[in-house]
Amino acid sequence: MLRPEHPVPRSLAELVAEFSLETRGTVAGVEISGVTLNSEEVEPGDLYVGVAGANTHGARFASRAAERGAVAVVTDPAGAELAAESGLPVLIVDSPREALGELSAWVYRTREHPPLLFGVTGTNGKTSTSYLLAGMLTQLGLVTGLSTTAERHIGDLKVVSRLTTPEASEMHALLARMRESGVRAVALEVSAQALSRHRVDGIEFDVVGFTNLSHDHLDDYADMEEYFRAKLPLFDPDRADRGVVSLETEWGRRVVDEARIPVCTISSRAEDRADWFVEVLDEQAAYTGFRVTGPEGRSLETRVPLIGRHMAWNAALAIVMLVEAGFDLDAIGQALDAHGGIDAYLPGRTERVSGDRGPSVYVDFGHSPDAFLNTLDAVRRFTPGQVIMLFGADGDRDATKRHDMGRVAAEGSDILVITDHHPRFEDPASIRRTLLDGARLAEHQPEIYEVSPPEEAIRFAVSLAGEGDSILWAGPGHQDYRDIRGVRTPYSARQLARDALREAGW
Ligand SMILES: CC(=O)N[C@H]1[C@@H](OP(=O)(O)OP(=O)(O)OC[C@H]2O[C@@H](n3ccc(=O)[nH]c3=O)[C@H](O)[C@@H]2O)O[C@H](CO)[C@@H](O)[C@@H]1O[C@H](C)C(=O)N[C@@H](C)C(=O)N[C@H](CCC(=O)O)C(=O)O
Ligand SMILES: Nc1ncnc2c1ncn2[C@@H]1O[C@H](COP(=O)(O)OP(=O)(O)OP(=O)(O)O)[C@@H](O)[C@H]1O
Repeated sequence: MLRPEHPVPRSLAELVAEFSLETRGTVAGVEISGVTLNSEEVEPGDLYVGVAGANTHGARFASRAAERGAVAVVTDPAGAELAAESGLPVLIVDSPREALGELSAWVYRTREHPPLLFGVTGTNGKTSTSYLLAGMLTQLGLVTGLSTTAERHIGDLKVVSRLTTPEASEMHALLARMRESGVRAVALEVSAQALSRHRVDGIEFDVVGFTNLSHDHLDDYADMEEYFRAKLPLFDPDRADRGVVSLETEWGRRVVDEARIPVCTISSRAEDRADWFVEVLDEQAAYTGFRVTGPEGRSLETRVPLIGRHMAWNAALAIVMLVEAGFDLDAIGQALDAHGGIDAYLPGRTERVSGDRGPSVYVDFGHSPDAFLNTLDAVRRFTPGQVIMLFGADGDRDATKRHDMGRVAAEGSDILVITDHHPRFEDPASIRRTLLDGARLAEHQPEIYEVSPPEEAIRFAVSLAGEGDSILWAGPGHQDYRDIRGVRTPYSARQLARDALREAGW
């Protein structure tokens, strides 16, 4: 976990007064320098927050937190009983998870001189839009910070992420560390789960963006309406000043109708009459050229170094977010022109891992039907030969999208190779069977194979491919492990694909 290197301790008694907390034990004279809700991440001087989780109550680990140097515990009334034996002072709140954001903001002083804060939400494109924002902010000369599913960046320092949006304590520690490093602008990816679980509490965004909404996460939310409602609070005045909403999916209109902050819109369809219009001008294997035109005909033409119209939409959304934050459109254009377009590297987002000879192989993080639709369309444009799609599905995650994943994959490919992804605690054969059943529902029937494990499947896919063909391996993206029965086995799809190509003589 990234934290400030030089925290300025704060008084526990002051915290108790600030938040009017009920206390047990002595708080006088105690100083706190950090906050965490994971006993294994406690550092000396930390406030340990014991939350009731789905598996256990964090307060059970208060003694362990004390051993590691925690100086006080925040928990709920039930947790207070459990934490008593730690001997630490205990501060009681009704819901520690709900209190975590504000407590962390106070301890890490993240409301004092905050950077320019951008938040991106939506089903697909959060990571991409956040990277593109961070890339452009850097091109505009600002030291930037980034927090996404793939990586977190503080200027040039990069670390791999675990959750899309970290817990609030980790988020505020990250923001404090960014401030130490002179970061002036930050792009944060905000998942629906993050909003539901209070992970971005205590953060006030300058500009938030909405990419799209489509079928995903229906293991966490009862239906699409509930999933939509989980995203909406980002468009409340206590969380953000202004918003930019893409009308890529019809849910965008709903965000506009229900947002409680000023929002402007962007669309690639002229008939939407959005405030901003994005046109794809030029699709090449190395980039997508586009123009974004706004009020009073002001426009900017540039390139994003990725394939796919959806990447132009993400980039245009990011540009409008910059304009809403106060950057001049012409100044953005000049900064981008100096580098021949947007300068950003997105790990595992339709990333081409093949060389100049042989089939093209793209590794992608797409794991929803809509993501498949867009990436398959992009890959098809650059494939004179056959499109081979290799994919699996997450175990212990939304199983209701599997049929559609199989169907969309079959519709868009010439050859389908169904394999495993993270089975977690599910039977991988049964996940493959559901994907296969979905694929069989497609109107267009490609050749379909089922190959397990993925190490074999990529070799098999490469053995079917020749010059002019493309392989789209969807699912693993940037990830460096596979979760098999709770164990994270090291695994890199990008490396496996490169190895398979080499073995095949490409
Ligand atoms: C469903 C969910 O979000 N669970 C998160 C939640 O777990 P939980 O409430 O079940 O916690 P628990 O296991 O009961 O433990 C209770 C408390 O005891 C603490 N504990 C537990 C054991 C111990 O030894 N020491 C200790 O301190 C835990 O840190 C926790 O604070 O709190 C944990 C601690 O922070 C998270 O790690 C865990 O995320 C899990 C790993 C997860 O997979 N979350 C996914 C669903 C998620 O959040 N995904 C979204 C969306 C991704 C996307 O955009 O596609 C994301 O933002 O990543
Ligand atoms: N605007 C978009 N519309 C539809 N699909 C997209 C869009 N942008 C990206 N995708 C697809 O979704 C996949 C995931 O993209 P990205 O990582 O940017 O999204 P995300 O919202 O961060 O996903 P996650 O929530 O899983 O982290 C991409 O690899 C691509 O296949």
